[in-house]
Amino acid sequence: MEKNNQKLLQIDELKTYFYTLDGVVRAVDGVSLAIKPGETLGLVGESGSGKSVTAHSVLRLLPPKTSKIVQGQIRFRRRDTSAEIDLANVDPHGDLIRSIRGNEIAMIFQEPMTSLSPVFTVGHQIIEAIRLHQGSSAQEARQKAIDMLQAVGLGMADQLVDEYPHRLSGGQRQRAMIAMALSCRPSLLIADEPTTALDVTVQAQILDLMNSLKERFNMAIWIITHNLGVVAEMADRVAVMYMGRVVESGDVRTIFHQPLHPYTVGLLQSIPKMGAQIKNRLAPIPGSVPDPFSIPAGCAFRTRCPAIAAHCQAEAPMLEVEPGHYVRCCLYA
Ligand SMILES: Nc1ncnc2c1ncn2[C@@H]1O[C@H](COP(=O)(O)OP(=O)(O)OP(=O)(O)O)[C@@H](O)[C@H]1O
Repeated sequence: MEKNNQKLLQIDELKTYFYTLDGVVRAVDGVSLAIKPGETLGLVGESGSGKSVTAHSVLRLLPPKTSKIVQGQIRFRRRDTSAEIDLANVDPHGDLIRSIRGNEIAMIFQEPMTSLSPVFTVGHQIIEAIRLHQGSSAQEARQKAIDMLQAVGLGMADQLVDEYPHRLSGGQRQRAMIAMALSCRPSLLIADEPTTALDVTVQAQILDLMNSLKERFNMAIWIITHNLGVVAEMADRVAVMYMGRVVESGDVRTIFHQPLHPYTVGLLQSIPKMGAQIKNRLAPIPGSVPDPFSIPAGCAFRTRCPAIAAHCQAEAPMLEVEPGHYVRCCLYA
């Protein structure tokens, strides 16, 4: 993979496994990806491909007793000092990760109530985050919280600051969660299916909001989704994941217009197209995702691949087929 000191986050050959009663789940099995300051990376793939576990590995949010980062590096550049640290090697309960999580790297989720507590006002929660990480006085933190609620497009922010989350609509709650996430000015926002639960109009508003906040606060966004429409709307670069690995990555135009991996091609063919005949509209990828306890040897996609060949039984390396366009497929090896 490309090596460059200017990366904000660089994950190299990360392996994160779960140890269950039924066996080992190799949820993340050699993932490499990088995010530059200020860019948006879209990470796509079917359910169970390991997208969320990759993000949770970065923030060290995994269950300590049943999971382990068994290999790899997660290098992150600190906001104030530009020093690089390896998050794969920090104490998951220590002060260092706490000073990064929710501060330099913030995360938003599909369901806002994952981060908003129902028992405190919206303002109280944002103020606490600001005071914890920035050491502001109560008065300053309250004003910053109001400013942030305004910045995410919530009207009457000075009243809303004292409301409980259940008094807000779904779209307002999503905005409040974004306000909380951005209140400490993170250099990286991880958004895990941030709009999946919202109706299409609100979804578009939230994506627009994230795009404008990214410019305003000069942060990078890592958006995790199975919705390629969201990726087309948001991402500068795209990484496609299948069974715990990145199988293709490149800039968004290349991935949409010249996909190389048969899995990426299949994902793109499964998006409804405007104006296409109904009967030709959707071409779902045949077969189903393999059982996580029995991932095929060699290329994990070979059991579903239309281009299957004998040499797919061997593992394909990740190759840079043109500058910045990487693919892990025997067809190109
Ligand atoms: N706590 C856990 N214990 C055991 N296995 C887990 C745990 N969390 C996730 N997994 C497994 O890890 C694999 C990757 O899951 P992950 O949630 O990262 O997928 P995903 O690509 O984010 O999917 P989705 O889009 O559905 O969220 C799956 O096989 C999942 O069952």
